[in-house]
Amino acid sequence: MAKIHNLGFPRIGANRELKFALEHYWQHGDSETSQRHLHATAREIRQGNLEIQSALDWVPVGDFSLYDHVLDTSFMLGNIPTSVEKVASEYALTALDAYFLAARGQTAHAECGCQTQAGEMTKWFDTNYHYIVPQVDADTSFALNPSRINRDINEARSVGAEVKPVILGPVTYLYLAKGADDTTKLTLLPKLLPIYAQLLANFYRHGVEWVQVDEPVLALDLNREWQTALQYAYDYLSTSNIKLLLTSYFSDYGANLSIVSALPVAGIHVPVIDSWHEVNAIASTLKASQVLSVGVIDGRNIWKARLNQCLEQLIPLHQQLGDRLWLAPSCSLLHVPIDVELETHIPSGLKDRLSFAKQKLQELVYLKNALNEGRDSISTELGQNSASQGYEKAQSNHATQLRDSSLHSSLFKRQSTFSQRKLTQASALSLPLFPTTTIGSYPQTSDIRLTRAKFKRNEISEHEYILRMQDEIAHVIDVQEQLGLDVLVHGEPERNDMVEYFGEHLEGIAVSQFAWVQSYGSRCVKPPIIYADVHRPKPITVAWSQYAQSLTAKPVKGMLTGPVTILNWSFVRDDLPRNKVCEQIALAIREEVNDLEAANIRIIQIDEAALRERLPLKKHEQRYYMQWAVDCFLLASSGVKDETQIHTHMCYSSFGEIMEDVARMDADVITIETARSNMTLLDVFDTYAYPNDIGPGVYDIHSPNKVETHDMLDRLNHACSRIPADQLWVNPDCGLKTRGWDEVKVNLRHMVAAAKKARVVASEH
Ligand SMILES: CN1c2c(nc(N)[nH]c2=O)NC[C@@H]1CNc1ccc(C(=O)N[C@@H](CCC(=O)N[C@@H](CCC(=O)N[C@@H](CCC(=O)O)C(=O)O)C(=O)O)C(=O)O)cc1
Ligand SMILES: N[C@@H](CCS)C(=O)O
Ligand SMILES: [Zn+2]
Repeated sequence: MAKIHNLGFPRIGANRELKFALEHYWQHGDSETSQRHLHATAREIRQGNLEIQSALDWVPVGDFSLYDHVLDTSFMLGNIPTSVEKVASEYALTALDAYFLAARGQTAHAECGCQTQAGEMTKWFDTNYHYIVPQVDADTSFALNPSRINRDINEARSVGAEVKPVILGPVTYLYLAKGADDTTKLTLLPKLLPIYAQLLANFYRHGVEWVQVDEPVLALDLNREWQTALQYAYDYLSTSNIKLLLTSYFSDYGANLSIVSALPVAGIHVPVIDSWHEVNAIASTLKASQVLSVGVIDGRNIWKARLNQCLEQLIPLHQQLGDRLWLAPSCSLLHVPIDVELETHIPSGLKDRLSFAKQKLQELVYLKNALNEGRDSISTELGQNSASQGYEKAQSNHATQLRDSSLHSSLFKRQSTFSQRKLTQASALSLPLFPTTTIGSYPQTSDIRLTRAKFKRNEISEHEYILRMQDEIAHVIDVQEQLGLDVLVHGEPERNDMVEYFGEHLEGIAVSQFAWVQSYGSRCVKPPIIYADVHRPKPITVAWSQYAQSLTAKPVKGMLTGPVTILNWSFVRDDLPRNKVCEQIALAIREEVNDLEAANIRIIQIDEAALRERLPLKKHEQRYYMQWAVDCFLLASSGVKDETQIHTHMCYSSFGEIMEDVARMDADVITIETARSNMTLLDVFDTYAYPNDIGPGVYDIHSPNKVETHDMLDRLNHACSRIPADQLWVNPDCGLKTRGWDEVKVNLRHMVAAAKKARVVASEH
């Protein structure tokens, strides 16, 4: 009898209950009620998740997190940053507040004045989820604290669930850690493994049979040292009485396959994606006692599974393995929304094709029933499933496809070289040395969001909505003028999100009402759904930019999201290669860029925050991706005159290996995130002379902390030591939409002051 299980479930709640409880707690942390409310909300979400997953043979526990599962792992292993421990003991913080201090650099008790640097946050592999990076050094020691996961086991048991604790494996934990080189990190493994052994012993005492150990580094190209570390780790842990199910996701095992097949674990999970060959390879070498978990349901996209095709592959496997065949989503369902049934505005033809977390688990039930009881037992469901495929073909817009196929190479190139353009732009714009700017968004206050919500509910007219947004734009322009910034922005008040907004205005893309996916902590996004050919029916941003520019003599940047980012932060149709979908979006953005230029917008920023994010995890696939991704950016951005300055922006990118591709984008100015990672991203400029202008972020916008002028000046000086001063811009790491006005004004005042001091120093040399 085949069995079904899940690797992890979204934790934000179907109505983002966790988000609201967290933000309430952070604002009112001094009140016991808000803490009780936070814990009660979290418990309700966990219980709801257990209920949704009740048809599974094994339910994941320990996957729930108040902020981030990697940070939870650090706390469970007793690896808490020294600065956090120090502040926590000085101010006698509760465990909960120490946890949020590590995550956000601040506790809920603002008046206690305790703060530290927020934990560094980075992308979870190739997803739009961000984790808090563990910090280690040669002296790091570990001590087990399993209270959180024990609580979750007990809770799940009390409702009769068959539990399977989920933990992040020791090798991935160290691999992702920062603060030490690989050799040092590997010397920590012998110290870490006894803690994992204690954890497994703790599970055994709780009567646990199976534990899911996530080692997603197995999706990467691993060198010999890390492969050996995996062998060493799992040899060590094999003496425990617990059965380990080893999982990896987001890509196949590739060159790690033979290592994985030989590990002494009780079960192996294979994320199917395109790797049925790996499923069959592992099945053929599986020991008689081992289980094979097949990640047959796509945990990264929202299309219904092709159940008949899955069964073709699964039936022979089931005949071979019987109850040693387990079925699962390819990865944790953290990366998809919870329930498509909540959606009332998605056209029914499209909605029929969609499957969110809840529906994906139902698909597992269908597959299990078909395997255990025969296909006929689900003949109705199979018929409905087949009927819902193929909608996208009917939706294709032939005209766009024709246009795609005739792209000429001249569309991918600016008219002149960067050095020529730089001269032309210098005389057109007359900017000082170290020009100051911001990344685009200004605080999205609850007033702005409420106004948008009212407009969507038809409670205010479009005319009133526009007037209110214009008021906000006027305010944002005024603040920037007062602060003395050089290149202004309109502040993006009219945008719910930098990607969803464009999804709302482009044809071929649908947006949802409730399909939230966690991005980090309490922050969520609703990725648009690209289901047909994309095109732009009319200008999207031009009127807002024109309005903002009409209020000031300083240049206001036009603000667009780039094609690669729109693609990477959306759910994408699977009947067309991603590069072709991206080209369609690039053509639409190109039209917008050209219209902005025609409306006298002299600087246009095309954000490519997610360019690096979907870089394939395997090195041999990266070149091809970068080639078409950069081409799409060029297609979107190259249609302008020399004097129009093109900016781009990227956040959380580690640029090391993609610097030449970034240079090939040929943006006149790129702003990047560097402050949150303590300027370590700038190391690449020691060995690579980036040719165009660049603004390394001088302060981290993810933390509510205020930053002093001298700290920003230090960072600017650090940048100056690596990059010629006349190439440098001064800006924050990223947009300011998540921040409050008080912090924004203080920090930007300090930023402008830092730039002015740097100008004085430069003029003295
Ligand atoms: C820059 N980043 C982005 C990423 N991905 C994106 N798709 N967008 C990004 O900007 N990835 C990397 C980084 C960091 N990630 C994020 C992700 C999300 C946020 C963020 O601030 N999200 C908001 C939600 C934004 C949104 O869509 N808001 C809507 C709906 C607002 C709402 O809840 N309205 C209420 C009513 C209003 C009220 O009472 O307040 C309702 O409808 O009930 C909107 O503005 O209209 C979040 O809050 O999570 C930041 C960085
Ligand atoms: N222009 C966007 C970029 C975020 S990555 C913003 O400022 O929010
Ligand atoms: Zn950004």
